[in-house]
Amino acid sequence: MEQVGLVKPETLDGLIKILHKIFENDIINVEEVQNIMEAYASKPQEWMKFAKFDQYRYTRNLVDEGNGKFNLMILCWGEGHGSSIHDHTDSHCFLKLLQGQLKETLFEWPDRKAHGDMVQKSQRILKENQCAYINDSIGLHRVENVSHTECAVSLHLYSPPFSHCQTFDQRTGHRNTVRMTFWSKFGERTPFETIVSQENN
Ligand SMILES: N[C@@H](CS(=O)O)C(=O)O
Ligand SMILES: [Fe+2]
Repeated sequence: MEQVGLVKPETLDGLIKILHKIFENDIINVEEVQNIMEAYASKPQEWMKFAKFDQYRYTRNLVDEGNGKFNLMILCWGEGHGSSIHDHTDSHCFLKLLQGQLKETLFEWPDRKAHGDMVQKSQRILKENQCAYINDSIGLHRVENVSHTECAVSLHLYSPPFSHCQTFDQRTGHRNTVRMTFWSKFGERTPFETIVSQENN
């Protein structure tokens, strides 16, 4: 497949421009997107305006709507913050570390009839500038900032965009559908009225 993006993005804006170009095509080369996102060397001054933290849980901050093809967002993880175990609603999920580290634990999909502990497949530490990838055929994951002293910031690309996902109880495998909300959009705090629930974190 032809790759538009073998150039190294020099800035976050440059990366976004390249992503727009790549996603004009309906067929996505996962490795190409992963390589491009990894090639961007994180510079805090470029993403600082999107990085808004909450004391209690990780926040999701919308950066770009990708012409309807993808959502690009910055997630801010305080010390000890983590997600539930969840799926990605049949979308591609790219996750790049902009600052700090995150632990990703991969799980198998639970059998709808089984009731025991969920099966853990693997675990890894994602380091600054690394870009991970997951989709529902790979499995489910939990992402955590296990540090007690450092916060973490990550850049996520979801394609196609989605607003709901399923969360899973590690002990029973039981699932719930939850709505995912934005703490801010384009650098502006989301008005309080529109926040109904934020249950994945
Ligand atoms: N997929 C999660 C974040 S993750 O790092 O698992 C979300 O979009 O909130
Ligand atoms: Fe996720």
